[in-house]
Amino acid sequence: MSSSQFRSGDPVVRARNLTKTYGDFIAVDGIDFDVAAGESFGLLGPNGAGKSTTMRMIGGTLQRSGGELSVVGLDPEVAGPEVRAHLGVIPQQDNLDEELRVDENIVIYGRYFGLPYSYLKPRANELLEFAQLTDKRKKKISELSGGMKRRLTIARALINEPRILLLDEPTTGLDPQARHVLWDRLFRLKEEGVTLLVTTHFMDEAEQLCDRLIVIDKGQIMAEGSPRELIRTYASREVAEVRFGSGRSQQIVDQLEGIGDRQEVLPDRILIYAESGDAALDAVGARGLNPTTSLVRRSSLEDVFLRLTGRSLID
Ligand SMILES: Nc1ncnc2c1ncn2[C@@H]1O[C@H](COP(=O)(O)OP(=O)(O)OP(=O)(O)O)[C@@H](O)[C@H]1O
Repeated sequence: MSSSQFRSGDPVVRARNLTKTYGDFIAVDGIDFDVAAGESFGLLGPNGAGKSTTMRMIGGTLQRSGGELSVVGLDPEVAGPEVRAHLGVIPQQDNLDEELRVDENIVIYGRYFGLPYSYLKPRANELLEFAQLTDKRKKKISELSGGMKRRLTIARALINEPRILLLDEPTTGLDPQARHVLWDRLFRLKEEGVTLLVTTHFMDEAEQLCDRLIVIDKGQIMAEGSPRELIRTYASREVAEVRFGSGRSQQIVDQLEGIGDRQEVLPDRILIYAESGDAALDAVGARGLNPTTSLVRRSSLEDVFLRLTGRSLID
């Protein structure tokens, strides 16, 4: 299919039985998904789940071993340059040119796309403004914080006005404030109609950023839906977390039986899933049990992942 046959409303990314093997090892195990134009789509899974591998196949920098993949109606392996013209790629590690100043990083990158200086100079200024780096324009890369480097990497990837951004673990290594600034910039792009594909192992990032996501583990899709749908399907509304210190025993686990909808016994605490966490704690107290610590919180995508795999997202 050529891009001229690509119709709006068609998925901008379409994967069918997408597979990547390294020798006998299956990194991506026959996954299917569609990403709609303007959507913010997430790949949520722990380290090694196959997220980056999937992104690199979409970006056309890694050959697939099997299945079908189309990006804006084109096969990235057949029409690499045409596909890449639609994409802004933000890799897991910033790969800024340390030899160049902040503004030069954007302009020189634009030259790779054959864009003229008359376009690049004003566009670089716009992008520096967008990335809140105008006052850092003449700084060396080594003088930027981690959050600033990430914003510059994103600004640089926007030079050719891509309609799709591939973001691999965009906020790993950033402090909470820097993450929020970055999320804010990504929301703005989404408002402008840019399609976002985001890999993350942070459940709060997936909840904040993604309209829809796939939960991946060991190269396979475990579940698909909006964060709210997934939480509704796989967890109850609230969770009571109780800790019993070093004295916890099977006897305590047995005594808790039947409280809430479901329970997860973790090495350091017991999670009680219930419509009301406070009511669950009352029930614990009514059975004569006194946890060392307890808290009630809303269920999250971390709970969804735990339910689906029996493991935590972050090991
Ligand atoms: N070139 C390679 N040769 C062999 N195995 C590889 C290669 N690249 C990746 N893998 C393996 O494929 C699996 C998926 O890796 P991938 O980088 O896609 O995971 P991920 O979900 O992105 O996790 P992370 O966030 O840690 O990068 C891992 O087990 C990884 O060790």
